[in-house]
Amino acid sequence: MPGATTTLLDLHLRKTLNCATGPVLLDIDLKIERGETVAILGPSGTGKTTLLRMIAGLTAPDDGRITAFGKDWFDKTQGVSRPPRDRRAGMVFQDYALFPNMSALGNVCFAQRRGRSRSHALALLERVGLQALAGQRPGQLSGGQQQRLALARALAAEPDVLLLDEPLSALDNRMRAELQDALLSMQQSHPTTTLLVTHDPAEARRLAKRAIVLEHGRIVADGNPETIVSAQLRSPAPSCDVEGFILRATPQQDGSAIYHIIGTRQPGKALLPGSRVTLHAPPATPDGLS
Ligand SMILES: Nc1ncnc2c1ncn2[C@@H]1O[C@H](COP(=O)(O)OP(=O)(O)OP(=O)(O)O)[C@@H](O)[C@H]1O
Repeated sequence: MPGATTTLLDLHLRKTLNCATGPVLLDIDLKIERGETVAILGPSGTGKTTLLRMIAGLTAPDDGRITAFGKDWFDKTQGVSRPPRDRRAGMVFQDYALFPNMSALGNVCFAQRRGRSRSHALALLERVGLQALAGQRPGQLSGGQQQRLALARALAAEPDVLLLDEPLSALDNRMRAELQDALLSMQQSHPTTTLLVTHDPAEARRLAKRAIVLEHGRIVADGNPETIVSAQLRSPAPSCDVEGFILRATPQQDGSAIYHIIGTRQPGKALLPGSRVTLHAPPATPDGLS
């Protein structure tokens, strides 16, 4: 349509966050195009979840405006704040927020648009590998299964904007790769504007064509995920030797690995995504034990 805007979301948002270190102003100006998938990267506690919650209408901004499809979802000066149900934004939370007394199928059916059939809901469960567990309640599912159910439920509502807050974090590698495939193929067949919070650079590169990095409440980088992740890895973020025990090593698709470490010594420096660390194996003892 001539003159039609391709901008789906136009965000100008301010909110003072009560962080452990004191108040931090979350100050976001961002335009997102229709059908775009944007990965949101950044250190813990920098406002990524709060940004998604403000778009969904679950957290009130202190000031600013959210325009979607040219309509105001929020406008502080005009006193406009549409409730979450009127925003057509589907959100997958870190804590899943499933209905505990409904079966997996019930959760998906409840979220579906009027007129959608039970078999449509079953097809969604199949897409996330849960068809055999359709009759189970969330409490009977593992964390990863609940995460997949939360994703199916968000998709069932056929939202205009999909807000994913680390939606694949509780999954093992194989399931994570499968769901990434499913998300990619869904994006190809039904492009849905998506904001994806992730701590996994490989996931950002795989699922998104654009990434933003939030630091101290502000967007400090915006562009191609490949370029942004490489720049982060090259940046002089705090580096230090790490001392402790590796609890878990999770190989990543790009050949790297995520290490979960306990008892680390971080002399005066906070580790951030992009930090360089040096792991030293302790010297072997004379009897070969370490
Ligand atoms: N409604 C609110 N009002 C004020 N501060 C808030 C509000 N909600 C969250 N915060 C604070 O904002 C900070 C950022 O939280 P948020 O969950 O958005 O960060 P995050 O970047 O998503 O972190 P993580 O990567 O660990 O999930 C936290 O210190 C939190 O306590």
